[in-house]
Parts: sequence; structure tokens; C-alpha cells
Amino acid sequence: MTTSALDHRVRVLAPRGDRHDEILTPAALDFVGRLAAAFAERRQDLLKERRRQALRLASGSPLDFPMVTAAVRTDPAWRVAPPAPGLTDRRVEITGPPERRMAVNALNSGARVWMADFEDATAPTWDNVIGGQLTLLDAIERRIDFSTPEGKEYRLADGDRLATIMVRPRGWHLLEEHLEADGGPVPAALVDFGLYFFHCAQRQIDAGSGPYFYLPKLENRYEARLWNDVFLLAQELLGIPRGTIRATVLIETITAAVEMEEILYELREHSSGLNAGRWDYLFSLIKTFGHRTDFLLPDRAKVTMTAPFMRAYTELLVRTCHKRGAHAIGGMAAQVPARDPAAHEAALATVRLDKEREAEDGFDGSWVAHPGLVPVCREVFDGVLGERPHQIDRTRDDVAVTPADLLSVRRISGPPTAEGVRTNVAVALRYFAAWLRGQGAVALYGLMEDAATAEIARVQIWQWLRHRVIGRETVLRVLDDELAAVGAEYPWAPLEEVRELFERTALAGELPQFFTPEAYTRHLVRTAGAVS
Ligand SMILES: CC(=O)SCCNC(=O)CCNC(=O)[C@H](O)C(C)(C)COP(=O)(O)OP(=O)(O)OC[C@H]1O[C@@H](n2cnc3c(N)ncnc32)[C@H](O)[C@@H]1OP(=O)(O)O
Ligand SMILES: O=CC(=O)O
Ligand SMILES: [Mg+2]
Repeated sequence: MTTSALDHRVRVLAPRGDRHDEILTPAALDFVGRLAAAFAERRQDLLKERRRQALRLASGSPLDFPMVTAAVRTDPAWRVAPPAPGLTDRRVEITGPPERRMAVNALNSGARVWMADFEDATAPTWDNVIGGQLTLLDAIERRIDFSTPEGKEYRLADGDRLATIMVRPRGWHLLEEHLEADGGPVPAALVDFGLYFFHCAQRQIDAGSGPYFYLPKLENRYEARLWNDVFLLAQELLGIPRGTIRATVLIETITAAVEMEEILYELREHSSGLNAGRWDYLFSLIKTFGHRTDFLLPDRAKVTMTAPFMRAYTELLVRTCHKRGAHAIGGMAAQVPARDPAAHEAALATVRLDKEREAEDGFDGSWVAHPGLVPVCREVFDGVLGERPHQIDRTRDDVAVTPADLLSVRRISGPPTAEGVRTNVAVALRYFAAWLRGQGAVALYGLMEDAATAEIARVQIWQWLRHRVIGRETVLRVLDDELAAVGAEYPWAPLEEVRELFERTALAGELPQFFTPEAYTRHLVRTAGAVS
């Protein structure tokens, strides 16, 4: 790379942790600085556009497929890039934070892909961010094996049995405050993407794989275009051939759902399909239309993937992907294996049903949250795919989804139950406690909970309060009870901070767009002044 470390200086504002120097090299920081210099302003503009679009929708503008891009949708000629090495057969993908033990377990799990997650499953403490990069580097270098003090061994299997790595950087809404460029924090997406790409892209190519990504929480085609431009510059700066990167975009906002085809188009030379990120999608739907009484959703447990509006979303996703030669990847059933045998069987049965629906609807593979769920997902997709690596040739011309179908929530809308209110409060508080402690995914009451599901829990409380279907006193009483229970269960929990976070994100008059940005700045940032 022809670069001077002084050109795009990025300063580290955190004390150096163990082995951080291996990731935060001057050249890597310079690379991130170049990306930030090129794209930070565009990111700001796009965040402003998000706010404008939210206001337009809140004031009654209809949500529709964009008129101006009709030609993209009607042009039959274009296709996305062919699948890259390691990404042809994606029948089972396991997700999880890039933590060492999880990494070894995920890579060995028998899944085809491991989605190493800096977004929903990671609380972005500086140690998690840089530790996650070290985990990825060590896994790719095959120096990640370790033993626990109790003598349990973690060893990577042979290369051909390992899952392909895809990295999910944080979304555009977040900043990394431990790094400073041009006098301000660096967009977190560029930090996670940039550090991984800088250290691992060439290594992955040499190993017969490639630099592959999952892109979270996009709201429109312009954000996809921004990512595509990031990829072009990153490849150019490191001398990596154009079109080497592959990225699967999560369709997990209601505004992206009407631009699926445009998003594939913008990224077409780097695209590896779309994923149905159901939990953030539900969150986005409630957040966007939370002010409307006809969007009043009942208990989260009652909003399933067979609800007509959720089915419309997943069917449109399969149709769109296959029309353009792209993989359609299913989402996350939240059930995780349980110790109790009956609960365990029930969890497996629920996951099986979910995967069966996806495979029959045409998805080419799906996500699981736990190694114990890999076999059931594989069995279901084996049953539909057989020896074929995917079913992209199943074009689903029978699907015709309109924006009205995506918004047809009225058929299931209704008030919550007392149990639904309590569960949301209980989950949000326990998740916030874990997140503040640096853990971004937890199992609670038999379900995987992460940033996306916690967002649903708190935004539902906000929505129910806003429409007065529950009273403030009721919520405050449940809050007191559950906070006391959290204190008893987790003696380490910072109860004041947890309560404050809940009050700010679920009880405030104005709905914060995400709980993470402010909570991060208040609680996770540990800067010590410029140290490099
Ligand atoms: C909405 C979305 O975005 S979904 C995607 C983001 N969310 C995620 O990725 C969550 C992924 N899942 C997880 O993080 C975990 O499964 C949790 C936190 C839900 C539960 O984890 P645990 O409480 O450790 O589960 P459990 O005790 O059953 O784990 C058993 C073993 O499986 C391992 N394991 C569990 N989940 C995973 C995983 N996703 N990847 C790799 N290994 C895993 C554990 O490390 C443990 O290994 P060990 O026996 O070697 O110690
Ligand atoms: O990222 C996935 C989701 O469901 O949210
Ligand atoms: Mg998500």
C-alpha cells in the first residue's frame, strides 16, 4: 500500500490491551483513517436521510417501491456476481460473537458458514472489538487452539471441515469512540470492516476463501451504494482484485424491504445475497409506525413468522434474490437448546418447523444460534436441497407482494397480556445488565436474546404506553419487581444503570432510534486521552 502513516492519522484513545498492537498497527490505522476520510461525511448525510424518511413516514407518506428505480426492477438482464469460494452451499450458518471459545465451536460445528458478529451479538467494549479482531486473525492463522484450566481442549478441525467466515461489522448508526480521526470518532462500521479487511483479506484469499461480510441494518439503496464504494476503495488500497469481496445484506428494516432489488443492484459485483433479519425487521416496523394505533402489535411471542406480513416479507426476499441469481438466507429462530429434556425437544421442534417453512419457501439456507441446532437445520435443508448446493433456480414467480402486504399487521394487531408486559420488561432488564457487562447475547427463558430482540422488548413497552393500552403505574410496578429479581439473580448487575437505560429507552416521551449509541457512549467507552 502506498501510504504515509501521517496522511490519515487515527489516534487510539484507549489504553493498549494485551496484543492490541498486533491489530492496531500504524498501517492498519492508516487504512481505517483513509476509509473514514473518504466516507465519514457520506455516512452523516445518510443518517440525516434516515431521520427525514422516518419523519415522512410518521407524517403519513406512503411506503412504496421507489418510482425512480423502476428500470432496475424491470430490467431482466442483470445478475449478482457468482458465488465466491466457500459460499456456494450455505445450507446452515451459525452466528455468534467473535470470542475464542465460541469461534472454535462455531468453526467446528458442521455449519457451512460462521457469521462472526460485531453487531447484534456483541456489546462493543473496546476489548470485545479488538479481541474479536484477534480471534478472527488467530482462527485464520490456525493458532487459536487452547485448553481451559479444567483441561477442556479447543482445537480447530481440518481446514476442509471448517465453516467459511463471514464478518458482520457494526451498523452505520454507531461510532467507535476509542479511535479518533479528523478530530472525531470513527464510524464503527469502518473500524470493524477495515481492521478485518486489512489483516485478513489476503490471508483468506490465500487460504482459498475470501473477505466476506454480512451488512446489518441498512435502510435504503444509498447505504448499499456506500458499502459498495467502501469495498471498491478498500480493494484498490490493498491491491486486491475488484469484485473479490462478497457481502450479504440483512433486510431488517421496513424501508429496505421495499428496496431489496435496488440493494442487490448497488452491490451486484460484491453481492452474495440477502438475509431475512427478522428480529430487527420487527423492531423497525414497530419503531417506524409505533405512533399509529393500527400498528399496535400484541405480545412478541404472538408475532410469528407465519403472520401474513412476515410471510410477505420473507417470500418477497426469496423471489427477489432468486430473480437475480443470489442466495436467500433465512433468519434466526430464537429457541436454544435447554437442559430439561421436554423443553429441549420443544425447542428443537419449533426450530425444525421454522426451518421447514424456510426451506419449502425457497430459502437456500438459514441461521442457527447454537451448535446444538446445526443438525436439525442441516437435516431440513438436506431434505429439500439433496445434493444441490442451493435452490436459486426456484424463481418463485408465483409471489406477488405489495407494500400493503408488508404492512398488513392489522390482522394480528391487539393489546398485550400482563405476561407479555412482564416478559418484555424482564428480558430488557436482564439483557441490558449483560450488555453493560460486555456480553451481547444471552439465553433467557429458553430463547436467544441479543441487541435486536432487546430492542423489540423495550420498543413494545414504549408503544403500549404511548397508546395507553397499559398504564405507566403498571409498568413501574413490574419494573421494580423485575429489577429486584435481577439484583437477586445477578449480584454483579449495575441496577441503577440498568434502570436508567430502561427508563430512557422504553419510558421516555420521544422514542430513541436505538438503545445502543447512547448506552455505548455513557457506559462502554473507556478512553484515557490520546495514547498514540
Ligand atoms: C437477531 C440476530 O442478529 S441473531 C444473530 C446474533 N445473535 C447470536 O449470534 C447469538 C448466538 N448465540 C449465542 O451467543 C449463544 O448460543 C447464547 C448466548 C444464546 C447461549 O450461549 P450459552 O449460554 O453459552 O449456551 P450453552 O451453555 O448451551 O453452550 C453450550 C456450548 O455451546 C457453545 N455455543 C453456544 N452458542 C454458540 C454459538 N453461537 N457459536 C459457537 N458456540 C456456541 C458454548 O460456547 C458452549 O461451549 P462449551 O461447551 O465448549 O463451553
Ligand atoms: O440480525 C438479525 C435479526 O434478526 O435482527
Ligand atoms: Mg439484526
